[in-house]
Amino acid sequence: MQAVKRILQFLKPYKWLAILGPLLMVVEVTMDLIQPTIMQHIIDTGIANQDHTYVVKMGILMIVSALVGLIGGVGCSIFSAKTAVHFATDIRKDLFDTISYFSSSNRDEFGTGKLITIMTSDVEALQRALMMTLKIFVRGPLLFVGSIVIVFMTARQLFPVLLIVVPVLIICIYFFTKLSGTMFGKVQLAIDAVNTKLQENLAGIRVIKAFNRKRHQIEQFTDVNNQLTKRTITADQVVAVLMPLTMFVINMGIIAALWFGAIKVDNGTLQVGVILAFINYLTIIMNGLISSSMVLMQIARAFPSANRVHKILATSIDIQNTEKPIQLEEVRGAVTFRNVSFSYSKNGEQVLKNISFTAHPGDFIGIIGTTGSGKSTLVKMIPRLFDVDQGQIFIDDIPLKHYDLEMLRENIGFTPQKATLFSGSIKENLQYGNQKSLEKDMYKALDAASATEFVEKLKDDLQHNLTQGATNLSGGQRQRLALARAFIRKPSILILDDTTSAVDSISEKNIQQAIATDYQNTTTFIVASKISSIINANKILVMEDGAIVGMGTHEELLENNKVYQEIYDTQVEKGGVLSE
Ligand SMILES: Nc1ncnc2c1ncn2[C@@H]1O[C@H](COP(=O)(O)OP(=O)(O)OP(=O)(O)O)[C@@H](O)[C@H]1O
Repeated sequence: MQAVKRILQFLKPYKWLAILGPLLMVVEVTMDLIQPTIMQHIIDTGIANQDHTYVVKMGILMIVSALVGLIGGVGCSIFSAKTAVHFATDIRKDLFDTISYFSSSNRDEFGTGKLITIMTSDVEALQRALMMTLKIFVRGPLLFVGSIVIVFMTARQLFPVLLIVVPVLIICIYFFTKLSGTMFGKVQLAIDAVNTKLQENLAGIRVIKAFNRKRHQIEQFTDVNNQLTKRTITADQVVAVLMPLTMFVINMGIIAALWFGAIKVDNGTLQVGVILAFINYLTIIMNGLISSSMVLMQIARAFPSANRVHKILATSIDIQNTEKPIQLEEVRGAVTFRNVSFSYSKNGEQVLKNISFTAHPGDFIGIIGTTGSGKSTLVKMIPRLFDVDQGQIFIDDIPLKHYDLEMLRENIGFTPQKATLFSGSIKENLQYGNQKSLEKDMYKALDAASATEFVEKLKDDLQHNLTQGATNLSGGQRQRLALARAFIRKPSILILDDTTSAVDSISEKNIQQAIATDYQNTTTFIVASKISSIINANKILVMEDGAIVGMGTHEELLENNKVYQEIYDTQVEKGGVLSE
């Protein structure tokens, strides 16, 4: 219920539109309801007494009421659609804002596929439910109640037929609405599965091709797709049975009305027009009941969606500013880790174990170690992509958590292991690093990242457009641009997480040279798999199984650290270190 309350808050700015829509629907329904009565009068008074003037008068009244009904109906549709669309747009915007502030663990908790499904299909379900509620929810019950009242007032002789037909209709509709609610709930879950599979496949299309797993993926997708088809057909069948069944009940009602009506007309106690009006009202009652049940079904389907949307909106962001965050003019870049431990899941295995080291401003810190030893995790702690579980991290002797997050990250140039670029021009991607940067700054950063040559070769230079995921660049080109984006920030702390793995060794040397000269006051952390990338570091951290097992310069470690020696020996054997 809390979720529904929260979601309904989004309706507040459009409350007048949301009131106007159903009000106009009342106009349409009123006009619909008086039509059969006008017709009854035309037959029983106008035609029966051969009164042409009366017939024409009533005919005009019928046309006018139909036109007024039309205006009401169109107005209701316009206002309801407007309300529902704005309502959904605002929810999507709030969801996007919330997700933008998500920490990495917040995002991992939901998973990308689910987040996309919630932002699209769940919001759409809410939009549809609101639209139908505004348009039809008023119409259905009004038609139903209005018709019953009119029949009671004008065709009381046939009212007993209603007393049998209406309860039977209500039972049928109740049963089918409940059943289809369950069915459509299952359809929504199947849509989730299809979306997740689709998203996974699109993101990993190259891997799928490279591993020749197309057929396997197609089989998996076919499975979830067939499941969706099966569930949708079953749900649609339930809805499809409802209509003929209610028509059957109505037809039985019509037969009964004609039967008893004919007897009463014969007795002279009933007029023919009353029977015709009664039949019309019977159909209206059925329509009213069916459309109300359709809305109820949509609302029932929207409840789980409201819960899922609310779950995102109510997520407490686990990495936030403290109450009075510190803003500094300048960060010098001294980084200290003091007994830092961390695990990704609360009770899971520790990925960082009791990490302690100090980096002075301008230091070059190299980090090397076995796969999965925690190197990336360690550097992710510095811009607070994750928060430590135990111990503390300091920058310029101030605890990390005391800094204003935005200010902290503005002073850090971070290049993650996977060079993520955005669709748009190269220029826009570089401006991501520094909004205010001029073209000369961009070329300087590109120079430092050994990227100028390839960018200048492109037809549009800085305006060259990158596709989604920058798939129109090579892996090495992507890495260089990601590096340039970090350089352009002119950060106090630079973090490169294995970002030169796809860069040739000459370019890598140039990049190292540029860092040493242009960024000599910047504290630089380089995570590397090759010793050659960090051989000149002031301090190298050797990691194994989440712990620092060696710390020192290249020469010191070669002399006294077994793990480092092993890495060195393996790379020398392969010619990796000697060739540099
Ligand atoms: N988002 C995450 N959620 C849960 N576990 C994670 C997550 N990221 C990494 N891990 C786990 O944490 C451990 C350390 O990972 P990390 O990426 O820090 O290692 P690494 O030393 O950088 O590895 P590599 O050299 O292969 O890049 C691994 O066991 C990994 O499975």
